[in-house]
Amino acid sequence: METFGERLHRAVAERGPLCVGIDPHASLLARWGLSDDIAGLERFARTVVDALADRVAVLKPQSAFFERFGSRGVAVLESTIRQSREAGALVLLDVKRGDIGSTMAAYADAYLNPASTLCSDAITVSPYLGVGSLQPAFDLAAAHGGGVFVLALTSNPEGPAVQHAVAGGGKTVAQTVIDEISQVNAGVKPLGSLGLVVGATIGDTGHDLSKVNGPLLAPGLGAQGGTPDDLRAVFGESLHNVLPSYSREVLSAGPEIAGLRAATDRVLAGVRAALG
Ligand SMILES: O=c1ccn([C@@H]2O[C@H](COP(=O)(O)O)[C@@H](O)[C@H]2O)c(=O)[nH]1
Repeated sequence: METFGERLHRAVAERGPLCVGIDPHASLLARWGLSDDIAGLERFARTVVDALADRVAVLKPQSAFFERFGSRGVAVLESTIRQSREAGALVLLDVKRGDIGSTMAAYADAYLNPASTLCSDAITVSPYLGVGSLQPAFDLAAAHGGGVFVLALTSNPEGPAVQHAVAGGGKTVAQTVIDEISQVNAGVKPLGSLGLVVGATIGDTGHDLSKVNGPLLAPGLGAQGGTPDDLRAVFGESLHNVLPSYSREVLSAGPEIAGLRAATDRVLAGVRAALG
């Protein structure tokens, strides 16, 4: 069985280093001339999948915008995940779960067990109950060739108050998370299956990402103000493992498929130039 790290490495080699988020904000539904209801949600998500799932390496549905519509929204999320994967994109479900281990095991079952209708190639998780509490997700991901992206240095301005705090041992909370994930990925080729989320907006924080040996998801580009030129300051020598992620910057170019594709080509060219 191919690991997530292997599958991602191949997808990026074939399609380029880009993740596009599927974030059906109410404002985007309005901008696309769609109603803020289940029909609008379904149309929006289907259009993005039709436009991009056969060409971008990773699609990242943001679960919140689907959950907003209750069980019918979750049904649309299920079909979005399935259609995206069928068309060849890897699906990173941005769901940011995190809980005590026994509950985490149930979340892992929901999102990383192939028997689940929400099963994705990878998910985002929050480490604030301790990285060890995420072990059930790491285990299930490893068993089925899935991936897990752990929040480390998030793109929002509120993040540093928690993430830069110095923990026991004199390291920051973020560096503790980074180091624990680095240990699991150590020596794996071509890339470990545990990733980190590190915002493109954070600048040079002095955190050491050099030993992560896993994918570094970089949200915060475009609508949050981050640019490809910011990536070098944030990631330094780890640029080769960065997976830049755009949502609104691309989505606001819809609803025409040609517009979405042109915006994707534009941001991909920009990040390719920056990543070298
Ligand atoms: O640190 C983080 C972690 C996750 N996100 C998510 O990424 C997208 C960003 O959307 P844009 O429209 O490109 O700003 C969104 O789903 C966030 O929840 C993040 O922004 N920062």
